Amino acid sequence: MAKGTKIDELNPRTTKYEFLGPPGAFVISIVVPIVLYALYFGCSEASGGHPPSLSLASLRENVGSAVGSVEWWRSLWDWDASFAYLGWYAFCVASWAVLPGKWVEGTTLRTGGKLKYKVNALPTFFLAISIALALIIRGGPQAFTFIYEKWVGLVSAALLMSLVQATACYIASFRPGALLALGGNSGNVVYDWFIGRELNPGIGCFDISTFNELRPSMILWELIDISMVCEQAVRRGGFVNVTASMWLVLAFHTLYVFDCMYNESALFTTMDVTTDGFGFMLSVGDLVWIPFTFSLQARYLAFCHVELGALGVLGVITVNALGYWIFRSANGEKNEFRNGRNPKNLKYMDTKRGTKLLITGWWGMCQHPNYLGDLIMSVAWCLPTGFSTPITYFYPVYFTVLLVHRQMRDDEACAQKYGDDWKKYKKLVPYKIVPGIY
Ligand SMILES: NC(=O)C1=CN([C@@H]2O[C@H](COP(=O)(O)OP(=O)(O)OC[C@H]3O[C@@H](n4cnc5c(N)ncnc54)[C@H](OP(=O)(O)O)[C@@H]3O)[C@@H](O)[C@H]2O)C=CC1
Ligand SMILES: CC(C)=CCC[C@@H](C)[C@H]1CC=C2C3=C(CC[C@@]21C)[C@@]1(C)CC[C@H](O)C(C)(C)[C@@H]1CC3
Repeated sequence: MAKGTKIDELNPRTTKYEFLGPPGAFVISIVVPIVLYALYFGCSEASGGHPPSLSLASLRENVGSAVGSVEWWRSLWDWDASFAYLGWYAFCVASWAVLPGKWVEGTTLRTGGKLKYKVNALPTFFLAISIALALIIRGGPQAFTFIYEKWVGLVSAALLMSLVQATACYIASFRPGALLALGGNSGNVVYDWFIGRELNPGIGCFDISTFNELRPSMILWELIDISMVCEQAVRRGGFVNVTASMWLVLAFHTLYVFDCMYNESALFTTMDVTTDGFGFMLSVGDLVWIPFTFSLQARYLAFCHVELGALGVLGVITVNALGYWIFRSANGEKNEFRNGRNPKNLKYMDTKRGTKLLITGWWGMCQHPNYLGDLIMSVAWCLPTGFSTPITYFYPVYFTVLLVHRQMRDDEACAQKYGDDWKKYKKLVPYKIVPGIY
């Protein structure tokens, strides 16, 4: 911290709301848990994967009768699932503490300091998968169908964990010396609790935000997928009878999670870490939204056994390969460039800020080519579920909304960072995500 700068000078009041301010934060905080349960009850074996019709009579019969009964509410909580989730979270923390990993510096904070992060998500991923596979090899697929069976209870446990963490971090942010997020210090309790008041909450060198964003979230997503494969294997008499559609969804998700673990350091420069506080948006996003909505296609295929055929398999693999190629090469170009390397001799523009902006290659085609690749992959993940229900296409719909909103937030951030140079860049690269379209 610059000499004489008081922490309060570094924590100015938030003057600008996002997400439609306190009302928006309140509504999202209520709607997200409702959507989480709705995606289960609307896409379950009982419903055959089909959402109930939205007619008033149907909603009154299907939803009203359930929500009105005490038994239904009791069914949302399961002590076995809660202890299992607590054990899972403890496993992630213990792995972070015990498994080897290099310490990497994050970006420079307003205090002038830098946080250090332990990079060992990949070993944690391998350890978790190894334990799951050992259980399956020892006990067969039925040894790992627990997650399928206890789904609702696990969602409730993860939801409670996200509420506890968001509230604990909010309360802790009032301690002296806490560095607050520039957008999370509005003074409105609901808004600051949702968006995150403290920038990088942690306990000692344990950073809660980056830990949650990769380990209990993305790796649990992978374990859920494996449990869905096991459930289908039990129903179909063994892994040899598991459908190609299920194997493809598992493979695509595994590639994405592995990529994220392998490129763990890329997380430390994202807006979620450098700008956003850790509040309910990120706690529920990390702990509940990622594992339990990103695995929707696998859960559907556990009870709806979609046969793709050779052409279908080829087509789906092609779409995912295209998406991953764009996603990986675009992120790779920027990450290399930001680390001082330019092996493709890409053209760039200098800026008053000092950091250069690529104007050829993927980042000369649009402002977020990585988003385009991610979106194409999100569609590829749904195609194996076929077209008999729209609900398994929830992810690309949600994801489009998230990434367009994220592009708008990043556009504002870059306008702040680069001033007129950002306007100049946008004249050179006018399209945001889809070249020629948006
Ligand atoms: N699966 C999911 O739910 C989600 C996935 N993602 C994925 O995470 C990845 C990262 O996305 P995100 O965190 O939004 O950040 P981005 O990777 O899009 O990076 C945006 C930052 O990159 C820098 N930048 C912008 N333009 C250029 C340029 N022309 N040349 C060099 N640097 C540039 C700027 O930062 P600066 O100049 O300060 O370095 C800008 O703030 C993406 O692949 C996205 O798809 C993201 C959110 C959710
Ligand atoms: C509906 C709701 C509660 C939304 C919250 C948003 C979160 C789900 C997303 C905000 C930013 C995210 C990132 C990833 C996953 C989704 C969330 C948490 C991410 C971990 C996915 C993998 C990427 O490689 C990434 C590490 C760059 C990325 C970081 C941002």
